[in-house]
Amino acid sequence: MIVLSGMIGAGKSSLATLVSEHLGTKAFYEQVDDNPVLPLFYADPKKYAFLLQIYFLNKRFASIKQALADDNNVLDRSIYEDSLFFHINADMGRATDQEVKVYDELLDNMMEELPYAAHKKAPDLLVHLDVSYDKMLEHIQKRGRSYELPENDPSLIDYYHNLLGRYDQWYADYHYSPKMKISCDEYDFVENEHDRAKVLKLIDEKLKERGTL
Ligand SMILES: Nc1ncnc2c1ncn2[C@@H]1O[C@H](COP(=O)(O)OP(=O)(O)OP(=O)(O)O)[C@@H](O)[C@H]1O
Ligand SMILES: Nc1nc(=O)c2ncn([C@H]3C[C@H](O)[C@@H](CO)O3)c2[nH]1
Repeated sequence: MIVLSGMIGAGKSSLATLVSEHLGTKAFYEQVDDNPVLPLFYADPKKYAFLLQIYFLNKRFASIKQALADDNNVLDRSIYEDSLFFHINADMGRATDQEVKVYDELLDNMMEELPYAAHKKAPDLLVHLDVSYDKMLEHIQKRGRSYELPENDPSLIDYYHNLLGRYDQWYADYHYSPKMKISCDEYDFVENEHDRAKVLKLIDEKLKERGTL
């Protein structure tokens, strides 16, 4: 299983499609447009942060179990980032200490079940998409989900800076599998064919090193 990570709008879903098509495997996407809790969360984060987190955790767990069924399936966000998102929201006063405790214990408990689900626990490779604030905003604006647009809710600027500011440390601390970073400011794998080929080649090389290609 290949897992992608990175900020909102970095390009994970786009790259998940490209990589899975390239390898002839399946992509598993985060549930967004048909997620009933996401718009509630953006409208009232304090009220819905915990519910959204449980929603994502449940869906992510189901996707991981399916993705582990064959080699080199691609997951468009890691379960490890869900926890990062929640802790940042908690630090912003959107979850109580008790909610954080329940979430952390539930996550630990669920992670212990993963090896039994498919005899292995960690992804084969993490591909992290690094993105600047400006580039991320460009993507968010291009996609146009109204609840993600800072012009509709200026408090999102702080939220996005908080998330982005914690990702470097999150990536440095990630130790569950081999990992690699791709800069979305340097490589435009959506619109530029040459960049796309280069990014796919970098991922192929890493998978060969790992022995899974
Ligand atoms: N390199 C790129 N060049 C141009 N547009 C891009 C690029 N990468 C992503 N986009 C566009 O930015 C938007 C967000 O991309 P995508 O949905 O793949 O991001 P994501 O990381 O999966 O986001 P989220 O975390 O919110 O699910 C889409 O409209 C996509 O077409
Ligand atoms: N609060 C919160 N916790 C998560 O674990 C999480 N994972 C994704 N998201 C939000 C970001 C995008 O708007 C949208 C698509 O990634 O969903 C999250 N929000």
